[in-house]
Amino acid sequence: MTAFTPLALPDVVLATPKRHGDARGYFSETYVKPLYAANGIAADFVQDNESLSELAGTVRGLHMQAPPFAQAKLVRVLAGAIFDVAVDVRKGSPTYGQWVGARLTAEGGEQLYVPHGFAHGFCTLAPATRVAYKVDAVYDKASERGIIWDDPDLAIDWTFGHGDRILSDKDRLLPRLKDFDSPFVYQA
Ligand SMILES: Cc1cn([C@H]2C[C@H](O)[C@@H](COP(=O)(O)OP(=O)(O)O[C@H]3O[C@@H](C)C(=O)[C@@H](O)[C@H]3O)O2)c(=O)[nH]c1=O
Repeated sequence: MTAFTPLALPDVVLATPKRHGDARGYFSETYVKPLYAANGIAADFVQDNESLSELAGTVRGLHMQAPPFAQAKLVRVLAGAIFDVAVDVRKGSPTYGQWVGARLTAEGGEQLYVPHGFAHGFCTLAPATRVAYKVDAVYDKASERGIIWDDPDLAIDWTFGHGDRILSDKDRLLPRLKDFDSPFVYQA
């Protein structure tokens, strides 16, 4: 059975599927719609994504898509490890601007659920890290939004040393939260 752990920000969930080990290796159910829906992960996933980051210390994020292409994400690691982060960017939310992070590893099979209204990003903790995630809306370039990964107002503890990070040119130019007009509004 998968273990579901609510994290410090409401609606962000850590899921850890059981692995049935035997002499060959293991078998694991990595997503079961009714089970996940009953445990706070009720998204209707429509696209699967995968990325490879060659170097440890690669940061991707903080990303989101604006409505009507807002994406909830279920993130896991196929090789290597990441520190995965979700930031609440829902205007009027009691936890607006707060972040939560979890270490996701290929070894442990942990998954992070990032709901609508949260920016998402990760830092790789090992070389050749492959990340896979399900999303509940298709990619729409015009809807892409982002916040700079090292915004001092967010003060995310990325956990991976203090050296230089590898980022895309696009991600280097993202705005700070204070200059970001969030397309999301909190609904209690
Ligand atoms: C996200 C995405 C990108 N692309 C293309 C656009 C571009 O040419 C290339 C690389 O895109 P990016 O630089 O945006 O890739 P990346 O920086 O890995 O973007 C991802 O970051 C993580 C943190 C997320 O949360 C994802 O939703 C996504 O935003 O892939 C697609 O074709 N479909 C997609 O769904």
